[in-house]
Amino acid sequence: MLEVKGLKKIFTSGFLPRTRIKAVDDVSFHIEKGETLGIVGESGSGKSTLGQCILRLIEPTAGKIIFNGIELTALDNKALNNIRPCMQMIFQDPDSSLDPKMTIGQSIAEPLKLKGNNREAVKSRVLELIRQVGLSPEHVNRFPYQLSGGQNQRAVIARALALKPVFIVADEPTASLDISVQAQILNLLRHLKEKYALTMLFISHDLELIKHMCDRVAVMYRGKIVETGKIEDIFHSPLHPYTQLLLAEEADSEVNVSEIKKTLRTTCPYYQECLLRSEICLTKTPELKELKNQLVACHHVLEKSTQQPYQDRYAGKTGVTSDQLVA
Ligand SMILES: Nc1ncnc2c1ncn2[C@@H]1O[C@H](COP(=O)(O)OP(=O)(O)OP(=O)(O)O)[C@@H](O)[C@H]1O
Repeated sequence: MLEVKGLKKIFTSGFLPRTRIKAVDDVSFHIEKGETLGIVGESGSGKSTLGQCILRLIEPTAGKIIFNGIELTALDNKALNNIRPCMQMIFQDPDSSLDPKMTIGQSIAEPLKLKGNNREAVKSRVLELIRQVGLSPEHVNRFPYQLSGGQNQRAVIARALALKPVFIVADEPTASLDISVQAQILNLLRHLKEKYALTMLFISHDLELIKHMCDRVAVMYRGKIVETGKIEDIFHSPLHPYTQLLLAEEADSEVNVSEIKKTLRTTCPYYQECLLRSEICLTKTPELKELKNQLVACHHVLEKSTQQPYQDRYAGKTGVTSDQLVA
């Protein structure tokens, strides 16, 4: 369904000196039809940029995106607009996704009208979508400020589904909602995904959400994928030291992984924080390679055949016992 090859996005800003930020750095992966791939990583690791590059809401600097056999990165705007209805994005904040001057019904109707549907067809489809996302007809004529955050996010989902997409990028779709509403929206997404056999890229910094929503996960660090594999494999036996630390952080909230020291750039993006680093990490960029059931980019993990279980390695650092981590 979707193949991403060597994707890069470099942002430049300022004058003399110009700053270059490698937000996405040579990322490759695929997503099968009907599958949900999670992208996890801390703030600034490039998750949102990756999601937006895939839909070409941001132009990638290099690389290829192939969707159902069509190379999106080679399309002009007209051809891209023809394909856009098949691919939709759900953003984190429903308030900035919905036009405050439009009613919920008008927002959901907008893509249908742009596609040339007549008035009656638009009206009945809007009502159908409203029902599918768990809103009621009385919400159609309300403005976003007259609904709760969760209801607005339901409306955003309804609009995203209006043109019957097959691929959805959901970028932290519950991050701005109350905890009590988050589960409802996640369950709605899961239900709709199954009902319409949607393929999904699900972006989150929260491993628990990724576990709940995804079939596979790719772990991003400083613009690169450092490890990818099935949910059960990554959660049971993470190979990359950064994945291990993320999981250890989940087990012990006192470890703050996001305290990243930002200065040193080396060949391995995780070098500065890594407990296992050595000479080779400074001289040779680790590439994603197959090990056990995962793909992992770490010289140490790949070169050492016998691994100390990650729980033991991190137990000292996090102050919890390996038994607690396994539990
Ligand atoms: N338009 C832009 N111009 C310059 N730099 C940008 C731009 N957008 C993002 N960046 C930078 O690119 C890097 C990746 O940002 P991105 O928003 O993709 O990360 P993220 O993992 O989604 O973070 P978060 O979880 O906080 O949303 C960051 O260093 C960010 O500051």
